[in-house]
Amino acid sequence: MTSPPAPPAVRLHGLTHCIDDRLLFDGLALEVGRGRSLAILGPSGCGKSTLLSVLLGLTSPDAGIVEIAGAEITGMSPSRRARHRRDHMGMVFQFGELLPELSPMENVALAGLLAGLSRKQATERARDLLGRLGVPLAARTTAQLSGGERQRTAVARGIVNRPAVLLADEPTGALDEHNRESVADLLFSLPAEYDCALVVVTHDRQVARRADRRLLLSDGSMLPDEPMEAVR
Ligand SMILES: Nc1ncnc2c1ncn2[C@@H]1O[C@H](COP(=O)(O)OP(=O)(O)OP(=O)(O)O)[C@@H](O)[C@H]1O
Repeated sequence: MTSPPAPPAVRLHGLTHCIDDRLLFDGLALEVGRGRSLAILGPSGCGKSTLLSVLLGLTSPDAGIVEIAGAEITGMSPSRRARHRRDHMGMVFQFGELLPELSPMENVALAGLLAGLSRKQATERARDLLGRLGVPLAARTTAQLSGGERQRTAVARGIVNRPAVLLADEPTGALDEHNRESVADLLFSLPAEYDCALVVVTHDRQVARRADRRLLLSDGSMLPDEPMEAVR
């Protein structure tokens, strides 16, 4: 007997949302499977960050279905949604959003502890991830790290709980060119290595080109982005 196919890590259907009478999403539909990556591009103000907020369950859409790891989050109570987010999702922000007075180890391990890992498990995972991502373990605070190292720490924190879905909002926007390339390479290697779905919002087509799929959000709709050749 064959088992039923796993549900997509992310599924949107009929997603509709207005802000101040402006239609940001006009019936969006989308699926992203585990092990796959998606880049979302679009002009400033088109709703990219709002879309991530909807996926995280922090913004409730006016209409439509949002499923994360096979469960519809739109109908969940706020506490259940928060637990589902913690158990199945990771997030990387543009400026890392780390706790600057904690060490990289503490920043990553804390995310594991909050999700229910034991102190030993959280510490081991944090040490292993940071070592693999090239972050100096001896740093006493994240203020001592370079911008690239800080963003790698943020990536480690995003995956420490082995999420089904990793979201990233302009994850390379604050980095110089060298770090932009290496953090982008790292991010887009994660779906294959950790079997998660990766959704990256970015203005940067050099970053987006690494994704399995690129969509352009504009005027409430999402369409395939132009091929790279056409935008040079
Ligand atoms: N909480 C809010 N209250 C009122 N308006 C909001 C709120 N959040 C977002 N908006 C508006 O919704 C629109 C979409 O914002 P959003 O941040 O999602 O766009 P974006 O595509 O991520 O933009 P950028 O690329 O500049 O970061 C913008 O016009 C913004 O001003």
